[in-house]
Order: sequence, then structure tokens, then C-alpha cells
Amino acid sequence: MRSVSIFGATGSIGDSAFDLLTSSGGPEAWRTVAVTGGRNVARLAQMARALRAEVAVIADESLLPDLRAALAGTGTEAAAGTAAVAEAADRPADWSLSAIVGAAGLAPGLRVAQRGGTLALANKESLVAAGPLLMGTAARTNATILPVDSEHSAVFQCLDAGNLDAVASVTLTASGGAFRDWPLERLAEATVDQASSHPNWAMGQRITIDSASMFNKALEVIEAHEFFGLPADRIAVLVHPESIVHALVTYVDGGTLAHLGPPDMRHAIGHALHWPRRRKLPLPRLDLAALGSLTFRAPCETRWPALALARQVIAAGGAAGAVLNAAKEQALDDFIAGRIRFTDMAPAVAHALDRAAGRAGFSVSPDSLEAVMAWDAQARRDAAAWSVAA
Ligand SMILES: NC(=O)C1=CN([C@@H]2O[C@H](COP(=O)(O)OP(=O)(O)OC[C@H]3O[C@@H](n4cnc5c(N)ncnc54)[C@H](OP(=O)(O)O)[C@@H]3O)[C@@H](O)[C@H]2O)C=CC1
Ligand SMILES: CC(=O)[C@@H](O)[C@H](O)COP(=O)(O)O
Ligand SMILES: [Mn+2]
Repeated sequence: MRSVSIFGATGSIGDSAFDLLTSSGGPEAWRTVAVTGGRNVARLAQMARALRAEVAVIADESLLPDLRAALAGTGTEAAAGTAAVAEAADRPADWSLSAIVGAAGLAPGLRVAQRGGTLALANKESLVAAGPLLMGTAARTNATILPVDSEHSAVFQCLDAGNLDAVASVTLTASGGAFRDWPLERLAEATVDQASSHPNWAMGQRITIDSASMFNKALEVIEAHEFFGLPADRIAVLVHPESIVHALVTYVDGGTLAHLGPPDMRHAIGHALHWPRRRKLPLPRLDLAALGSLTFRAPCETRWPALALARQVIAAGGAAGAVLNAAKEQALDDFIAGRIRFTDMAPAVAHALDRAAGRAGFSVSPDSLEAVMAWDAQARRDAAAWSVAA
């Protein structure tokens, strides 16, 4: 029986993973080692019960009594705190899903890589903030990292194994998010509610707003650079409003392979869960005749300044990814809290990058979790200061 752990089990990706596990035998077919959540005790306990998890960890320490009460009599151990989340990653599991949102996902993912495990990576922020550290650790320990982000899973599925040299470029598609067709002059008035509605995907609020600002695609360009080792000029972005084609790989001979599927993350998670085999998954199938047509257009960098920031970060290297990721998280917090406008997020991030570029050590890639988090903390302060001044 294969063993699994889910970090960020109570979120949208966690829900999809839970659905895949329960619909393919549940605890009779899978041994669940750890499930973790941030604050949602009720959902975490429900999942732990259904999967008969060995341990359930809630990141918010103050919720430990509630979790203990919810798990009483189940045999599942309860733990709490960010250190406990990371420690749960040390417990051997055949497959670990990294689905915490934000930089908080880096610590457990890194611990899985340090013990040479298999890490199914939805948490793109890990690669943006600490790509060389995470990939370097995995190379040293022989850990396997499998992409779960839909575009990167799509590229992975289009690649001939070991034939990366023959790849001319990869293209990540972007839905364009909630404001794809809004007049540019209205963007400054966009509300949090409006930004929190994705045209095609059901996802957590933060990534949904990042899709509207195109920061999600900016993170994904950096993620592709770190994961596949491709230079920025071989990673393209293409707006595709229907979210049916998830990525394309163009080879040096001019042939292009595309990956298509309904916008349902259970496909990418299921692919990583069963890799290197392919298993029948109980998912909706594509009906291209019913869809009729698929459309594409070039992204407008005026509407989506985040895309240029991603290229700036790849060119800078060093700590730039950690800075962009953290500044973006702070700017998003500030937008959600009503402290800045939707269109202020990119300038806040650009400001944090400018400040960081003047600091000693910026060109050096952080080589430890502590070093990443030091850049992260400073970038949050810089972005917050910009917001206060704005
Ligand atoms: N949703 C999607 O379809 C896709 C998501 N991704 C990526 O997957 C990751 C998860 O996204 P999504 O599922 O949408 O996000 P959600 O907001 O739905 O879920 C986030 C998860 O992280 C937990 N969490 C939040 N903060 C912390 C913290 N500080 N410490 C520990 N756990 C925490 C939440 O716990 P709780 O809710 O209990 O507070 C929840 O389990 C992100 O990195 C995202 O970019 C990538 C591709 C597609
Ligand atoms: C499902 C997934 O992978 C998301 O990252 C998705 O790509 C978001 O859609 P956008 O294309 O709007 O960013
Ligand atoms: Mn994606």
C-alpha cells in the first residue's frame, strides 16, 4: 500500500487530492501519514478521520485544543504550529503533496526533498522563492519533484524524457483572469470581490486574485525557469480565455505538442499521484466538438506589468525570486485589506525589488531556508512601506 502526506489538505488543491484518494479506495488503498491545515480545524479533522491519517497538524498553535477535541477517539495524533507542519514532512511517506499557499509551503517541501522523498509540487512559491535551493537539494538527495501546477504538469507531459535539449520553447497559457476584457482605465477601481472570481478555475482566493493581476503567470514563468532550467527567452505566455490548452512545447524541428484537458486540477494531481504510470481517473473528458473553438492572443504587458517583473527577476537571479514572491504576498494582503488599489500591487513589488537590488548579497542565491526567509521578511517590509506611502 502506498503512503501519502498532504500539506495544505484543507485548501482547494487539498480538496481535489482528497477526492482522488477517497474515490480510489480511501484508507483501504492508501496509507495517509500526515494531513496539515492552516486554521480550518473542522475540515482537517474530517479529512483525517476519513483517511485514517497518522497525524493531523494545524499551523495555528492556538487551535491545538480544538484539533485534539475534534480527533478524540480516532487514533490520529494531533499536533500544531509551523514547526510541527515541517516536522510532519520528515515522516516517511511515498508521496507528499505540497499544497500550502505562499512561502509557508517552502519549509515542509524542502524537508521532503532533504529526506529524498517524492514531492508533488503545487506550491509554486517554493520554486519562485528558492528554486536553486529546492532543486539543488533534490539533486543531492535524489528526491523526485513532480509538477502539479497545471501548466507545468502539461509541459512535463509534453516533454520527451531527457530530450530537453531539443526543446525550442515552452508556452504557458493564461486565462487572463477576471479583468481580461476590462478597459484599462477601470482596473484601478477593481474590487476584491471582483478579483476573486476566476472565469474557469475554482481555486483559493489568493491564486484567483493573482490570476487577475497576472502575478500567477509571472510566478509560473519563474517556476518554469527553475524547474525545467530554461532561459526566460524560451518561456512564452499566451492568453487563452478557455483554459483548455494548458501548455505547449515547441521542438527545434518546428513541431509543437500541446496538452489539453478540462480545467480541473484533479487531472494534474492524479497524474503526479500515479506517475510514472497512467491510471484511469474519474474525471470529466474533453468534448472539443461541443467547445467548437479555442482562442488565443498575445498578452498585453501594459495591462499585466507583472509579466515584465518576472523577466526582470530571472535576469537578476540571486535573491530576486524570494523578494518578488514575498513582496507580491504583502501587496496582495494590502489589496485584500483595502489598503491599496488593484493596480498598486505591481508598483509595490517593483519598489521592493529596487530596494533589494541595493542591498549586499542580492546577487547571491539564498542557500538555506533561513536566508530565503530573511529576504522574504525584508521584502514584505519594503512592499508594506510602499503601500503606506501610496
Ligand atoms: N487551487 C488551484 O487550482 C491551484 C493552486 N496552485 C497552488 O497550490 C497552492 C495552494 O493553492 P489553493 O489550494 O488554491 O489555496 P487555498 O487557499 O485554497 O488553500 C491553502 C492551504 O494552505 C493552508 N495554509 C494557509 N496558510 C498557511 C500557513 N501559514 N501555514 C500552513 N498552512 C497554511 C490553508 O489552510 P486553512 O485553509 O486551514 O487555513 C490551506 O490548507 C498555492 O501555492 C497555489 O499557487 C497551483 C495551481 C492550481
Ligand atoms: C489551475 C492552475 O494551474 C492555475 O495556476 C491556473 O493557471 C490559473 O489560471 P490563469 O491562467 O488565469 O492564471
Ligand atoms: Mn497554473
